[in-house]
Amino acid sequence: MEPTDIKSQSLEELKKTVEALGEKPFRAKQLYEWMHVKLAKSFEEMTNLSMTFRGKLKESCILTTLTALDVQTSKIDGTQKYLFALHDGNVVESVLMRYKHGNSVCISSQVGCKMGCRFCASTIGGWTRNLTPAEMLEQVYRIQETSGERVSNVVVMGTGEPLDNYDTLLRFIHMISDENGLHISQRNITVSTCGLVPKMEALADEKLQITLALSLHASSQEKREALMPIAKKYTITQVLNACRNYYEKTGRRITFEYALVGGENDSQEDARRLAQLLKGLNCHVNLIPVNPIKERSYVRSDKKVIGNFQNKLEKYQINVTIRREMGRDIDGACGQLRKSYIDKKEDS
Ligand SMILES: C[S@@+](CC[C@H](N)C(=O)[O-])C[C@H]1O[C@@H](n2cnc3c(N)ncnc32)[C@H](O)[C@@H]1O
Ligand code: SF4
Repeated sequence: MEPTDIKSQSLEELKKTVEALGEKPFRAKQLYEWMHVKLAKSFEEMTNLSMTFRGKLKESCILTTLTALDVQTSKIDGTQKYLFALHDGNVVESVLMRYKHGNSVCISSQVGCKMGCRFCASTIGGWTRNLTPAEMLEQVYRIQETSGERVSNVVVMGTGEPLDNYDTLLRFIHMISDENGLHISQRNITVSTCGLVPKMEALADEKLQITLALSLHASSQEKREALMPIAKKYTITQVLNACRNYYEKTGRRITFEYALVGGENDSQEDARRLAQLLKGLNCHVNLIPVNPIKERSYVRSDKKVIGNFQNKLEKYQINVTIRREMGRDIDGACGQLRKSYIDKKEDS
């Protein structure tokens, strides 16, 4: 029989597991607290549980724990990039960003990605597998434990398309915001998607208080298709309608991510078209100077072009900021730390 992945279980499910092992249901609360508040890495640490119970847990359950293989710390702003090993030899990366308002952790949702966006390092080796809820939680837990600092915000913006791992994502959101766990407010959780329309609609019906970020990156259907293959499946009109629907159902302002790629999507005409597209939508635009990756020839827009793009949007009363670059000295684009680890492994 497959061992039970208890760190992915809700408290209610854990009660049933505990009962099936012949223990009183209240033990589930203690076990849950060890895993999700005290962030225990082994059953041995759980000293208020009997040795017999711990023995039974060890025999029939797994306690998913990620191990940091590498941690890089920025000398500029203290940002840390973590490379974590999973139990099957795969690796994922996560980032800790320190802001005045608190610590934010960016986590991965999949090993690799199927979506094939042209500028993204995460998709170059394709998709390997989905992460489990425990593996998503553990990225936050280990970073909180290693840094010794409370994590107040979570962004699901690392490797992978979170809405392509939908049930796991939902479970993750419920568990990380659970008052019996780390209790991170849903308002402090952001999920970024390339635009899987049916899943965006399903998410709107969940009526969560999280922020939805849409990776838009283009101001026309044609340009979006050139950068993001998913745009062929769901058009820019469909994606924007799904955003409107999300706002109407949840009251949560949408964030649009727009990676500025020199000469591709950064003209004044692009900015004007983008403003037209977003007219009337309660939203915020995050301009991200693209992080060049060696496999592609895309380059970053000039500083001046970026400034002009921002000004144009502001002229149309669009809320816009240029994303502050965190950890510039510790390697660029998301997915690159994992990629360089895999490349090195293949070479050796
Ligand atoms: C890595 S994705 C993960 C979440 C989700 N799959 C998505 O596309 O929104 C997070 C964000 O990083 C952006 N991104 C990916 N590669 C980038 C690069 N080389 N430079 C700047 N932004 C990049 C994506 O477009 C997306 O907005
Ligand atoms: S940008 Fe997001 S959806 Fe696109 S390939 Fe990268 S991780 Fe996947």
